[in-house]
Amino acid sequence: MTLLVAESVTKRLAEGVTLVSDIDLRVDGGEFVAITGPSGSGKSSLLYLLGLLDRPTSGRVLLEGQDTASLAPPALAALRLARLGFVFQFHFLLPEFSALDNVLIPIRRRGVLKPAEAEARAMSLLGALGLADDARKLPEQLSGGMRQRVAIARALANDPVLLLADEPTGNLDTKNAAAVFDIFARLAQEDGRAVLVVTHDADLAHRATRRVHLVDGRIVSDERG
Ligand SMILES: Nc1ncnc2c1ncn2[C@@H]1O[C@H](COP(=O)(O)OP(=O)(O)OP(=O)(O)O)[C@@H](O)[C@H]1O
Repeated sequence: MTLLVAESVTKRLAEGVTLVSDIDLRVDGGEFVAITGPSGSGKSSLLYLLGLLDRPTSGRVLLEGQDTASLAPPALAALRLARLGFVFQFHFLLPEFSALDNVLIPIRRRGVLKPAEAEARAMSLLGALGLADDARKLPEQLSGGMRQRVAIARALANDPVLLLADEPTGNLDTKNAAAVFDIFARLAQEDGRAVLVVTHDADLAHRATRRVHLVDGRIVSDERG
């Protein structure tokens, strides 16, 4: 099933700088897509556009068939909270909250689950990421790899159809980076989500099922396998 469509997406800044040009992309559930390219090629800009954190100056982005161009900021925020999950290079966990409470924040903000259900869901996500015994710990008590796994659990809190990650392994060693990519592969394959990951690491990109390569803000290759 097609989850995400970008049609001729272009982003230009007022100063005449073009971040991405004429991006056409279709992503199905179950795909694990690495967005690769040299520094400054527009990878993060494209991820922000596809993640509805930024709007194109022309072209459009459809999520689950819905054209997002006409949505006002509150509707876009609600859509992101319900359907998308984000992971960044820095974990952005709240330092004074436990791993469990960090994962509970987006669940509570969405407000669909009762408190006991919310906690059970957060615990189950942490358990699936190998953190069952660490749920009550503060971020400072966890290793870098563990913190990033908490950030992934938080991104999954509301069961998103699309997970977007911007250099999520940039602060991790090789072993933890590979573990994060294995988690993404599993999330796409077993849960039918789409996972989009920006990386400049070619070895890690080969763990994805598809590689979209950008140069100067344009897709120059789109390779599966
Ligand atoms: N708000 C902005 N104003 C001016 N230039 C910008 C802005 N945002 C991005 N750029 C420039 O646009 C280009 C694309 O940036 P982007 O961060 O998307 O690339 P990237 O491929 O993710 O790079 P990196 O791998 O270094 O993170 C870069 O040359 C960047 O400096």
